Amino acid sequence: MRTAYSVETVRTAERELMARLPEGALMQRAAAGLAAACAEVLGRVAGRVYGSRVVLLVGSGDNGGDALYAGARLARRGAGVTAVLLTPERAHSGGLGALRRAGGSVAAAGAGEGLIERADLVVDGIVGIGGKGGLRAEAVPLAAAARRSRAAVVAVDLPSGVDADTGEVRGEAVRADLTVTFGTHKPGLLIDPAREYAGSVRLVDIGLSLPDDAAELEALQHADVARLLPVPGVESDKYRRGVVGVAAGSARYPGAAVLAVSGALRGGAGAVRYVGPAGDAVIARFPETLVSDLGPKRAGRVQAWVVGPGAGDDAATVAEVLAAQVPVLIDADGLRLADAGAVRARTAPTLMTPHAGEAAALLGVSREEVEGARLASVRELAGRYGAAVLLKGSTTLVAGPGGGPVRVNATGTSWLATAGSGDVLSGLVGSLLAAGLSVVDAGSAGAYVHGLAGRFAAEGAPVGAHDVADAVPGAWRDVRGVG
Ligand SMILES: NC(=O)C1=CN([C@@H]2O[C@H](COP(=O)(O)OP(=O)(O)OC[C@H]3O[C@@H](n4cnc5c(N)ncnc54)[C@H](OP(=O)(O)O)[C@@H]3O)[C@@H](O)[C@H]2O)[C@@H](O)CC1
Ligand SMILES: Nc1ncnc2c1ncn2[C@@H]1O[C@H](COP(=O)(O)OP(=O)(O)O)[C@@H](O)[C@H]1O
Ligand SMILES: [K+]
Repeated sequence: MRTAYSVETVRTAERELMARLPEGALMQRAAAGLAAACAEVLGRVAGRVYGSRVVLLVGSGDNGGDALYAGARLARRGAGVTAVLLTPERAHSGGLGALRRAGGSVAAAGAGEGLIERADLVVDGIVGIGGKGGLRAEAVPLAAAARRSRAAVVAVDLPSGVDADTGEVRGEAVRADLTVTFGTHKPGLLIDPAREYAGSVRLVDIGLSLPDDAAELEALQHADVARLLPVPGVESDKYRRGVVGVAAGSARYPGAAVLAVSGALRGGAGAVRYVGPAGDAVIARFPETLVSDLGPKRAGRVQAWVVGPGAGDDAATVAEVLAAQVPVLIDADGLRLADAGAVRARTAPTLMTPHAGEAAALLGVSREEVEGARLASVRELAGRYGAAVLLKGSTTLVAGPGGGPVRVNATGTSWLATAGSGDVLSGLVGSLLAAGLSVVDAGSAGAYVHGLAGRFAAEGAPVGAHDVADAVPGAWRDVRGVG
């Protein structure tokens, strides 16, 4: 499991560790890791460290100190290192001394942009976890020059200008190719839009110990998902594996039913029961489906329901499903049709799976506001509805009903932005619920497998949602390390 911690928790752990270490030891650990990463990058972009051109962008805090000490290490290896100081009178004095002693130099005011244009590597030490708001005016032209330049950009701890705790980007921020972060991931490195500014992320261990129960974010990895995915045992039968009910589709959108069932059949439940007006289309494509036209209440036993994909205006079916005493996943039209009071009153678990537009409608804000503040939005929705919420998109977030760490998934690909791929996800996750996973586990493991299936299906080319469903077994095998 990869975890991310808030700035406040990092600061507390940092204080405890610093009290036990000689002064400056933590910064030296950070700088050593940073310099090693920079040397690797220089090896790729300039062929070697010796003789390469490195520009340090140095702010007034310890983030700039890290950059200066790392610059000193690179200068000792023969790189030409120049520091551009944003507030010269407040630059880290120890770091500045080390850089000078190693043969590095400080640029004259105003020379920064020209230096960046000719650099092989720009090290962004403008601001780290002490930052508030977007970049300040004096740093904006430097960030813009770094973006224009052919130089590689390595961010120190965080790309300057992004919010460490939320992943929000207000105003300008540095765009990095690589971010070298210290002690732990910060939430902003894992959530868009900030994640996109970070490039690839390397974690440097500086000895911080962080409490397991205080993580803000958790990102499942292959091994975590492998442990969660249900696997039938010798004693299993289709009912013990769980039956998932899918109440989806309408005369206008029969395809949504077919796609939700396609996901459900690949999600680990032993059987899929379908109720709704698209039974013929479902059976034609998936003859193994148990089709009923009696409505959810009389369709037979299920261990979890999926309701809403392509449901049109069928509010009665949504209400009937919400009255069931089993886990319910509400997606698409179901989110609009569900009575908020009925959702809150449920005693069995509920998982809502909006995309940003649907989340915005539920919250009464714009889509852009949700996309800009994904973490706050998913938490707000989970709190309002007393339900788990899976917010879809480039980084999918899953918040539980009672707070706790939010799960983040980044296995997806933008090729998944294709009509119906969300229907496949709802069926897949519903099936995991029927197999007995909790709402947060089902949502996050389902998003992980679905994202991977999207990658496998697309391999760099456009795909339809049915291709994603077809790729789910391959993703599942990949996660379990079989086949
Ligand atoms: N945690 C750890 O374990 C370790 C942490 N380490 C390192 O320390 C870093 C944290 O250092 P930090 O606390 O000195 O804060 P930092 O990020 O340099 O920024 C503060 C300065 O920036 C300024 N400023 C603020 N907002 C701004 C903006 N939007 N745009 C521009 N400037 C802005 C602000 O100015 P002021 O508001 O005071 O005028 C203030 O002077 C951390 O990220 C990591 O790199 C490692 O060395 C070792 C282990
Ligand atoms: N840019 C993106 N990067 C990664 N995944 C994405 C991106 N855009 C959408 N997705 C994923 O594709 C799926 C789309 O779901 P949704 O918006 O509900 O589509 P539909 O309603 O057409 O089925 C979700 O799983 C979402 O997380
Ligand atoms: K930075």
